[in-house]
Parts: sequence; structure tokens; C-alpha cells
Amino acid sequence: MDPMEYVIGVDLGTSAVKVLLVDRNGRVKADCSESYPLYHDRSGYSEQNPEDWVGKTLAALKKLIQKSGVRPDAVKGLSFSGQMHGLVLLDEQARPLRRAILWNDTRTSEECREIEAVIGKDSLLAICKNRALEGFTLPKLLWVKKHEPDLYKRARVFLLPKDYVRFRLTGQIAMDYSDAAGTLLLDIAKKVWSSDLLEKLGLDSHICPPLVESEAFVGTIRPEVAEETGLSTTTKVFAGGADNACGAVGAGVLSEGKTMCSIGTSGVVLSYESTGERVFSGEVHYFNHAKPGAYYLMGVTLAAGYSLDWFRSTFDGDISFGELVKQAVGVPVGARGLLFTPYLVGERTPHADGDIRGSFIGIDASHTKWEFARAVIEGITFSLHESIEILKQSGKSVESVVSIGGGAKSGEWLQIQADVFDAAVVKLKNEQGPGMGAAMIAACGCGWFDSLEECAAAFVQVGQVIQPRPESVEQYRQLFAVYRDVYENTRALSRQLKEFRK
Ligand SMILES: Nc1ncnc2c1ncn2[C@@H]1O[C@H](COP(=O)(O)OP(=O)(O)O)[C@@H](O)[C@H]1O
Ligand SMILES: O=C(CO)[C@@H](O)[C@H](O)COP(=O)(O)O
Repeated sequence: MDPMEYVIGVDLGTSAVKVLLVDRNGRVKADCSESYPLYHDRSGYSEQNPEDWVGKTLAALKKLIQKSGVRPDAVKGLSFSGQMHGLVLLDEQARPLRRAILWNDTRTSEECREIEAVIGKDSLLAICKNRALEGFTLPKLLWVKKHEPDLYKRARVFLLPKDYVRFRLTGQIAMDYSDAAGTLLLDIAKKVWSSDLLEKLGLDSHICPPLVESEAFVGTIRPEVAEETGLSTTTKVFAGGADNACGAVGAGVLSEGKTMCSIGTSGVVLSYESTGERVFSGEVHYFNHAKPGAYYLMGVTLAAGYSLDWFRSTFDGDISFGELVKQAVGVPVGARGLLFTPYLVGERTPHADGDIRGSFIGIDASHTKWEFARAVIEGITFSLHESIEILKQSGKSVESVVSIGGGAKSGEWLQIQADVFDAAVVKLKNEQGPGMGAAMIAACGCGWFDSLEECAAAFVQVGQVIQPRPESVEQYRQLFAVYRDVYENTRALSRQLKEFRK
């Protein structure tokens, strides 16, 4: 075995692109991150410029190669993890026709109702295993078709965010099943684009890209890209997967009974599922895994880390996240009677509602900034717990949860997760999130391992296990019951305020 060989995992996140250089033993030799802006031109809108992704990915790769000092031809493979669902529309020359419309953009409620009316909720569930939700790609396609018809007529193909960046690196157009699952156009069990859906919704099938497995070899690095980044034209590029599928790979969620909680911009609770044949009524997402033939169930809190980010930048831009969490846990469990619901941009699980907005309930004259901060952290965690409860009701056992993402950086928040979930929370040694999953896909693509499980056995190591504290578990059990009531009690109020948000 040559220890001087590497793979690169590229994680195209919502706030930034993160690139990781990983050796054959799963050790991170170097990493780099570059951020890009998010555009919220109107309430509910969330867009990014695909050229920003490309420019920043190339810049991050260049820094990675320079910083690590590795020989370019020692980088044997590269693969991707990407924010899901974002619509990238390309014209005949494969140029983006507009900014990408992202997963957390909720402008498409009308299109969701239209999909349900034309296809029927039950047929949609039978084919796609998921409900029509604002964040998914299909409603975004229909929105562009309706509101920007001239532009839509010029559309040749649609891609998801990381697929576009991969295309720019290799010149090859492709989409993997794990990301295609989040478009609401894929027949999840059969792994083909649904001709039935395309036809009934008046969409041309040519708009859908070719489908591949996550480990599929897609191409090599184009000479211009090699020149700009310092990468080699011999580096093999593998398709990669949706960020949550890659997060699951990187967390070793590759067999029944394994659960992951990821707190990034969004928050996700994900549980492995071995079959694509189960019947659910769409309370949780049901997607193809990056592991061939496997699936996962997932609940999504739209504004998880984003809620804390919003709180920090609005009320105390100078404090670090770590310090903010430390100060917040100086306040007792329950933030002295203050509750927060994290519906800053609408919600997905368990309330598929683009109009709901967040609230602080129980503000008292004695509350300080830190009670508010604690309430925000607890509210995000309660929201994730709602997904855990649904997974349990579906028959999953959730005795331990591997926690990843920015939220897992703080030991205090990990303890809150353990107490709210009433489960052991596992923190990985050297946790790298979805970027490590992408690197593992590249490692398997290169033939270093026969399977992702074999790769996980070598790469994924438990760092710490945080046990729930019985007294806090009981306090949170009571508070969670109150939290759950807030949605129904604020739904109509949120609707009435909608016109003032414009
Ligand atoms: N040290 C920390 N302690 C607690 N939370 C943190 C910390 N650092 C980041 N976060 C949270 O994680 C979020 C970013 O997570 P990350 O996984 O980097 O996001 P994404 O992949 O969506 O770009 C931040 O918005 C913040 O809420
Ligand atoms: O919409 C979803 C999952 O369905 C999100 O999880 C996105 O995939 C973006 O993730 P982050 O940038 O928060 O990691």
C-alpha cells in the first residue's frame, strides 16, 4: 500500500465549499474552505450564483494543493457532496440561465399544490416516496416555467448544485441517484426518471440529466482546471452524493439501526433504511442512499444552525458560536420559561409549511440575551427531536445518534442533544461532515476498498459518547410537550402576518 496517495472530498455547502485532502488511512492531510453569498431578494427567496460555487471551489482546491505540498498526481480521486435540491438550469451551451434556486427557498407553495392536484398525493407517494415540498427541485422547475417562460424555453438540462461544479471540472453532465431522489422526479424504487410525472406536468424528458451511482467514474480533471488549481489531469472524478447521504457515509450510517443528526445551516435527523419498498405517508423524506441499493429516512429542520447564526448576527455579531453556546448553558434547562420555534424560513418536518414563522414564547422582564440564546439552541434541538419521534413511530430504534456538522463542534450542545433525544450522542474523532463521505466515495471509486462499509471501518472512529442526564431528560420531556403546541397555536397568526413580510 502506498501511503502517499490521496483523495479529495469537496463539500459544496450552503454557506461555503469545504475541501478535504485525505490519505489512504482516512487521515486529513489538509483542508480549506471558501464562502460565498446567499441572496434573499424577497421573503421566501433563497438563491446563489453557480459561478460563485465554481470560482470558490477552484480557489479552495488551489489553496489545498499549495498548502499540502502534495504532488498533483498523488491525488488519485475526487468526489463531491452537495447541498440538495437547488435548481441549476443550463442553456444549449451549458451556461446557467439564472441564479440557482436553493433548497431553503419557499416561493413554490402554489406549484406544490399544482403537482398534488395533477399527479394525486397517493400516486406521488407511490412513485417518489415523498410529498410535494417547496424545497424540492420539481416545484422550482414549474415555477420557472410559469414565471419565466422565455427563459424556461431556452433550458436544455437541469442540474443540482454539486453536479454543475462537477460538470465544470470534468465537462461531463451527470446526476447521482442520492441527489436525484430530492428532485421529486425520480422513481425512487426503480431508480429512473418518472416519465409519468414528466408527461403529466408537461416537462420534456430531455431536461433530465443521465443518472449514475455515487461511486461512478464520471471523468478526469479538464486541462484548464488542472492549470488553474494545480490538480492533475489524471485525477479521477467520481459522481458523489447529496450532502446528507455523504454525511451519513462519513458518519458510518451504513446499516439498519444507525441514526445521524446533522446541524449545519439546516438540521437533519437521518436513519438508514435497507429497502425502497416501505410505504410512508411522507412525514419524513425517503431517499436513495449513496451506498448502492440502500435508502434512508430523514426529517429536516430548515433553519437549524441558521437560527443560531441569525441570532448571533442580529444580536451579537462579535461573539463566536462556541462562546455563545457556553454563555447560553449558564442559564438553566428551559431558559427560565422561554421557548423558541426555529421556523425562520418556514418549515419541513414535521410541519410542511412554507408560511409558518418562528416565535419566542414566554418572554419575561428578567430574561437576558443568554436566555434567548439558550431558547434558540433548545428550540432547534426540539425541532430535530420531532423528527426522531417520527422515526421511532415508523419502527426505528434510536438509542444512539451520531452527531455531525457545525452544531457538533460544541460539547455543550452535544449534551443538550443527548438530553432532549434521551439517547447516547456519539461524537466522531476528527469529524469532517459530508466532505469525508465524499472522500470515502472517491476512495471506493479508486478501488482502495471493496465497499463503503470496509472504508468506514478504516476511516470512521468514535471519539466520545455523551450520555443523557436523567434529570434534564425529564425536564425536556415536559418542555417538549409545550414546544409541540406552539406550531398549531401560531399557525394562523403567521398567516395573518404574511402580507406584512413582503
Ligand atoms: N463552535 C460551534 N458551536 C456550536 N455551533 C456551531 C459552532 N460552529 C458552528 N456552529 C453552528 O453550525 C452552523 C454551520 O454549520 P456547517 O456544518 O458549517 O454549515 P453548512 O454545511 O450548512 O454550510 C452555524 O450556523 C452554527 O449554527
Ligand atoms: O434540503 C436539505 C435536505 O433535504 C438540506 O439539508 C440541504 O441539503 C442543505 O444542507 P446544509 O447546507 O445545511 O448542509
